[in-house]
Amino acid sequence: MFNQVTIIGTGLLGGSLARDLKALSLAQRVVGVCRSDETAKTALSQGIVDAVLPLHEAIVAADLIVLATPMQAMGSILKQMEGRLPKQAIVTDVGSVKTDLYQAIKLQVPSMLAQFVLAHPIAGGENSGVEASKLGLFKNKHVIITETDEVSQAAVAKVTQMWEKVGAMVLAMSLQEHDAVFAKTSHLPHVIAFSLVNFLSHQSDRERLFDLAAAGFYDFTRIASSNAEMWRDICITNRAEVLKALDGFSAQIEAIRDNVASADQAAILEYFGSAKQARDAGLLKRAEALALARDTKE
Ligand SMILES: NC(=O)c1ccc[n+]([C@@H]2O[C@H](COP(=O)([O-])OP(=O)(O)OC[C@H]3O[C@@H](n4cnc5c(N)ncnc54)[C@H](O)[C@@H]3O)[C@@H](O)[C@H]2O)c1
Ligand SMILES: O=C(O)C(=O)C[C@]1(C(=O)O)C=C[C@@H](O)C=C1
Repeated sequence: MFNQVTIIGTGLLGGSLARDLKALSLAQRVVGVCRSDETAKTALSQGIVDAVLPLHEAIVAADLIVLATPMQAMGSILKQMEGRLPKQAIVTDVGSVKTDLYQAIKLQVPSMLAQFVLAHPIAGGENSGVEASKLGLFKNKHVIITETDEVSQAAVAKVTQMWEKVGAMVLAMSLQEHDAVFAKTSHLPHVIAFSLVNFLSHQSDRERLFDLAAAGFYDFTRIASSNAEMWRDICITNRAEVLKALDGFSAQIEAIRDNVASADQAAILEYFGSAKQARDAGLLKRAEALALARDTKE
């Protein structure tokens, strides 16, 4: 499918894509661009990539270039690629925020817009780095492609085909809808999980609290083990939507706080009951239907 795919940032997402591309023979050669020597060594010794090269050398012969670094590193990478991009190359990314990246491309390297397919796999986990990468990470997961006015349809088709070949289901969305949706479903829950862990860890009896924490706390806070740099970058680059989501959530916390403060039994019951109903009949039912649809596709 590709002669050479260059992956800039061979961490959880980039490393996992590299593994799939090689395992499924979708690229004759996978080249990595790594920030640290340690990552480069692991990526090479585990056969995740065929070569590790400096950025300028890595992109010369690429027909697909994938940006898989934290969001705020992408701007300087774009600048370094300016004027050096091979004509035939498609560029894509796996970043969690789309409008900010689109604006950066438009501002810094508008000539790249036709070649750039903005994409976001809704797959990952709380562990980061090349060691956490794995085969099949994207199987049965959504990948959102946020099409722009400028992008070539042939490039979109090629990137769509790649994600489908690694088992993902591709959906199209506008940049704005993407950032608003994932601020609520992904960015907000991560901020809340980080805050909850900090709330406990700032208590004087934190050791006792952590010793006694039960399954509910572990379930709720798994994602607070996620990479701090990645989540800083997401909050900064999707600031407006993250703030809206935080404000909406704060209003919910205020509401339940008032109900508890006034010992309003009916209101508390209604508050918890409606959330349970929404999760069981809404969220879980949809997840089951989606899983069924995925199974029948296989
Ligand atoms: N982790 C998830 O669950 C998840 C899911 C979907 C999308 N994403 C997005 O994917 C991207 C990568 O996330 P990840 O979880 O793979 O992170 P990661 O920390 O596992 O990997 C990022 C890699 O990029 C490298 N890097 C950083 N700056 C670089 C630079 N200038 N040049 C080359 N390499 C550089 C890091 O050393 C690291 O190896 C982020 O933009 C993130 O928002 C993450
Ligand atoms: O599964 C997880 O742990 C994740 O955090 C993955 C997750 C999410 O579901 O919020 C995180 C960030 C993304 O951009 C997409 C997916």
